[in-house]
Amino acid sequence: QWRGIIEEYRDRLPVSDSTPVVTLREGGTPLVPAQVLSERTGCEVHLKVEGANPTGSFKDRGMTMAISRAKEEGAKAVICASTGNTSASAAAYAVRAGMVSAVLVPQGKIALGKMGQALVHGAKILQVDGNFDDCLTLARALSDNYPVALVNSVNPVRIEGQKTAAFEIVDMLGEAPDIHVLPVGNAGNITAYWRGYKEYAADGVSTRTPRMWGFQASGSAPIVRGEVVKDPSTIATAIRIGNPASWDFALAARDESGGAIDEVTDREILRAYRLLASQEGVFVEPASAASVAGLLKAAEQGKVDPGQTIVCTVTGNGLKDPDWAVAGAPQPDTVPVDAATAAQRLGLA
Ligand SMILES: Cc1ncc(COP(=O)(O)O)c(/C=C/C(=O)C(=O)O)c1O
Repeated sequence: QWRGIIEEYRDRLPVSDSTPVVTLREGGTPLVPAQVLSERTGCEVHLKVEGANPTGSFKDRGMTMAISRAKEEGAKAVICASTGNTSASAAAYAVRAGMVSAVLVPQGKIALGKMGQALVHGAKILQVDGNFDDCLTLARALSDNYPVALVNSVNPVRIEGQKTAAFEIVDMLGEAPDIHVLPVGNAGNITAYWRGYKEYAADGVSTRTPRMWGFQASGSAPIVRGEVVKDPSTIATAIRIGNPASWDFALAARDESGGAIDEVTDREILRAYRLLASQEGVFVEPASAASVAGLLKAAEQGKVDPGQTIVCTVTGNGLKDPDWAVAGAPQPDTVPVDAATAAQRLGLA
């Protein structure tokens, strides 16, 4: 039985025997061979399906760490700014810890599933008249001046928890991949993966580290532009972030790994989103598809040499944002309770 990432990687995490372990048995997520992407690229492509975590995104890896440590430090309340998945995760783990959670979300820019999660777990939700970056500024001000622990990825224990995804990939493949691809928003996750891969290589568990390829949405690509994006805009609301908190760490991951941080358009994201669901059988939320969109773009640019091992992290479950699944599909048929009619409509007759 998978015990959750703190117990599974205890000796590589900042916990002690006196740290209470607040867990929903996160981690241990599927590494799914991507048949269509492997054929298209001539590589061995795997998908790290983080939507299989307890609250449906990779955020649970960091949240089990942040909430456990907050409980150890006697916190009674936690706060976070979020585009949705961090708040969903914080709300669920706060319930496990018997804590109150407060979440600040950008008004009108949070996917329905994520809002539902925060509400049903009983979080106090404030919609902020601003974007995610404004929410983070406000959350930091509140945690600096009031007795509430900040659990955003500016909290280093979040990064520590999230690095375990890299450990799982090496443990499962027996080696680090040649390339690791993932979406980049606040840039905590690219920072975490790079830290995990470096740690395993330093300890000889793997013989190499991958090149880190991060992808931002074109309308929200501050790291690609080299400047803050004041009004980020993308349908991938999870990565609609104009001033990443871990900007410098993301640059370090890119440069130290010999990787790249590039952009993909909303159109490219939706194309990858639909390919994943209709050809690989993996349903992810739009922002998660930015990694696969980036891999396809790099392959079209001739940047992908065949024969490599490539892992794409798909960060969140498609159920978080079902509107996009419905938007792209034809209206479903309605038939009478009559087999002949149904067979004819299904093209069986
Ligand atoms: C599905 C999904 N995919 C990718 C990202 C980007 O990861 P980072 O680059 O580590 O920020 C997020 C981030 C979400 C939040 O930042 C939040 O929930 O506040 C996400 O939910």
